[in-house]
Amino acid sequence: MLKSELRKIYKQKRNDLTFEEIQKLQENIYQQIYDLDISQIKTVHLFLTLEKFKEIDTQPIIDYFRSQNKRIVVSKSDFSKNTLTHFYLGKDTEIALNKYGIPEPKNAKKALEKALDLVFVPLLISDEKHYRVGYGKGFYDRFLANCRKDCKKIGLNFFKPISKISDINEFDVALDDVIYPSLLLSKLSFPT
Ligand SMILES: Nc1nc2c(c(=O)[nH]1)N(C=O)[C@@H](CNc1ccc(C(=O)N[C@@H](CCC(=O)O)C(=O)O)cc1)CN2
Ligand SMILES: Nc1ncnc2c1ncn2[C@@H]1O[C@H](COP(=O)(O)OP(=O)(O)OP(=O)(O)O)[C@@H](O)[C@H]1O
Repeated sequence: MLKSELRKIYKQKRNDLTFEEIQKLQENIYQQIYDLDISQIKTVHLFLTLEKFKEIDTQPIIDYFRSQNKRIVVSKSDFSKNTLTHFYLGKDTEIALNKYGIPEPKNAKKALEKALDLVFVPLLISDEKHYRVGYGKGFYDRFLANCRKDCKKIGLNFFKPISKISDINEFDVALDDVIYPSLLLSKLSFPT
């Protein structure tokens, strides 16, 4: 299927998730992250949750990496060039929402892409080769192209990868892996 079709379908699928479903799916994803071997990781990049699109809450992941004494990097978006600039997230870094509702750091120290050992990547859907579809502005393709070759790029998603995204182009960067819940929504049972 085409990126444009997939974008529409998976925006809708995510929007249809209930709060309780998201809680369960998130817990499963967090557990998989806590099981990663991060002994070689010093600096990790995370996206800050865009709540209006029901993205995974990355705060528990940030807290976890901080508790493991890792340096956290987050970005600011430039929507005129569709590029990201990066900043160390300190304990005292102030966060404010930009006009698209994306939380962004204020008054923080700049970070270089080459300093990143691990990047968690937001996405709508991925395929079996770990290519991804995002919101369609190419922010992450531009960003990931500047990361080191040995920087691990891991996608996070509530949905299982599809077999193939048909219109992959030369700018698309394949991820190293995608973490998605290892449980089926239909098998979820909720306490009454
Ligand atoms: N948390 C988070 N941060 C991120 C991303 C992401 O996927 N998640 N992005 C990943 O690349 C970039 C932001 N990409 C975005 C692209 C479009 C819209 C958005 O609000 N689109 C409107 C239409 C806006 C317009 O085109 O004028 C919409 O879809 O309704 C938001 C973020 C960089 N930061
Ligand atoms: N490194 C780059 N240089 C120039 N153009 C690029 C680059 N990377 C991506 N693009 C262009 O950006 C546009 C959006 O790309 P694409 O549809 O793959 O976005 P996406 O991965 O879904 O979105 P995002 O990365 O913002 O979540 C495409 O027209 C693509 O050709």
